[in-house]
Amino acid sequence: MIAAHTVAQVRAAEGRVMARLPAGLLMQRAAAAVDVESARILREVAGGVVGRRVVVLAGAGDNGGDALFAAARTARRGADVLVLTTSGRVHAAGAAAARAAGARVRPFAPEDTALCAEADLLLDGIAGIGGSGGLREPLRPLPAALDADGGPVVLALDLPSGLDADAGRLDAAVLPADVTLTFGTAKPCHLLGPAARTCGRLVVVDIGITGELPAPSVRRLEPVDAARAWRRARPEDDKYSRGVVGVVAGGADYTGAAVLAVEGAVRAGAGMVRYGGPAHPAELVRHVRPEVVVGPGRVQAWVLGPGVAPDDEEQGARIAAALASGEPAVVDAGALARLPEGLAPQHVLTPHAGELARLLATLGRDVDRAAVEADPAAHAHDAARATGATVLLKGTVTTVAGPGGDVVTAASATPWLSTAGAGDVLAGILGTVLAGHAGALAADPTRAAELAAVAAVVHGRAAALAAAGGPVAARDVADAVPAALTSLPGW
Ligand SMILES: NC(=O)C1=CN([C@@H]2O[C@H](COP(=O)(O)OP(=O)(O)OC[C@H]3O[C@@H](n4cnc5c(N)ncnc54)[C@H](OP(=O)(O)O)[C@@H]3O)[C@@H](O)[C@H]2O)[C@H](O)CC1
Ligand SMILES: [K+]
Repeated sequence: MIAAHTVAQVRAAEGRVMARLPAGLLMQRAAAAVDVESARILREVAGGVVGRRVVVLAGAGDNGGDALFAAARTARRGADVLVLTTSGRVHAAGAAAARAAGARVRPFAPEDTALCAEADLLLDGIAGIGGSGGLREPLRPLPAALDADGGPVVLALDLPSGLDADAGRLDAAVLPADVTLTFGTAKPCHLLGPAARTCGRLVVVDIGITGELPAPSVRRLEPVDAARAWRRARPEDDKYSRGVVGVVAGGADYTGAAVLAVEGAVRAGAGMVRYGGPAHPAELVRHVRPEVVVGPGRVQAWVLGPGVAPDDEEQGARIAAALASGEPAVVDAGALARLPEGLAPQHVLTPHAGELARLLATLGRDVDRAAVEADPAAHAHDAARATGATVLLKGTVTTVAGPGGDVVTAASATPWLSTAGAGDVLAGILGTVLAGHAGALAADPTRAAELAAVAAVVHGRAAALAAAGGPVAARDVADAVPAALTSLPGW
């Protein structure tokens, strides 16, 4: 798991640690890590450090201070270091150290854009957690100038300048990084879409504040976490203790969604799957999966809504009864259009951006799909708070928001996964995960957020296996779930 903390959480932790340590020590730890990574990158892309061209952009605050002390260390290794200050204000001790080590230090001028583009390595120390409002002039044209092939490796200090550390929004000019070294803990911008896309490879540097940090605001679940959380079959298990998943999906018009949701649940290892729906597609489901039981009975978690038409009263009644039972449920597609009052965290809504925009509109918000895509976490959160349910928003980064404020993300393994039916398979996998953890969810329904992200990680991994770098069909994703599970590190 990668944990991210807000600026306020970081500053509070940093304050407590700094009070016990000599002044400037945390900055030296940050600068040392930047120097080590810089040297590694220079060896990799330029074959060495001595004489290699390093341009350092140093802003007004301590992010600039980190950059200046790193510049001093890298200059002492023999690199050709030019520091361009991007504000009238500069960290005085850092600038003195850089000069003493042989780096040139002068203000950035618009024509320096070309020098930046020709460097082997560009350090971005313009702004960190104190930054706001995007890149300022005269730096705004810089990202476009660096975009060409053969430009420098961009190493962001703490975060790509221009991002708001606490948010996933990307609505202002940002200097995208190839590598981001972040200090103490990740920040929400590193994990939340679309901002996360500008961070490149993320490295969290331990500067000694971890012990003072509270529970993270945002977490990214990794494959190893999914392995740990997945409920394994035990020798004493029977099909009921493994978890029974009730699937209410499909209808006369959308038979495939029923099959795919059932496939997802079966392949993820449900003890038993019960299907609720009309005779057609029930026969089809039974034909594809003879192990499925058709008709009512006890279940531990529901999958509700894939392929259910808005005017399907028969399926609508099944969905309403399932939600009223209070059992954990995946609320997808057709079920999202008929949400009752009184949802709770064990109800996991699984919209894509367009569905979430429609849902928020019914709650009186003035949002469209583009607004949701521009800030997925904020909108998922808004919907979770307003409905009381957990919200899993599908996208390149899957964002899960609990009504209590926790956010868990899962990075998608392949963009090929945005294909028809893939969401039905995810709903089925998640149903099995919820059913397998029904006991834990009864004790603490807020666990649903993490479990939803577990399902997203496995779904993404199954897609990557099935696709093998190319296109993938939804049914193949379901078929690849067992292999995806056994391939998880730590399985
Ligand atoms: N957290 C830790 O434990 C440690 C953090 N370190 C580093 O310190 C920065 C945070 O430093 P801080 O001085 O608080 O803030 P910044 O450097 O991020 O920003 C300072 C000033 O920069 C100006 N600013 C704001 N936004 C922008 C922008 N978009 N473009 C350019 N400049 C911007 C603003 O000043 P103005 O007077 O110009 O308005 C800010 O006040 C943290 O990120 C780490 O890198 C420590 O070194 C290690 C411990
Ligand atoms: K930065």
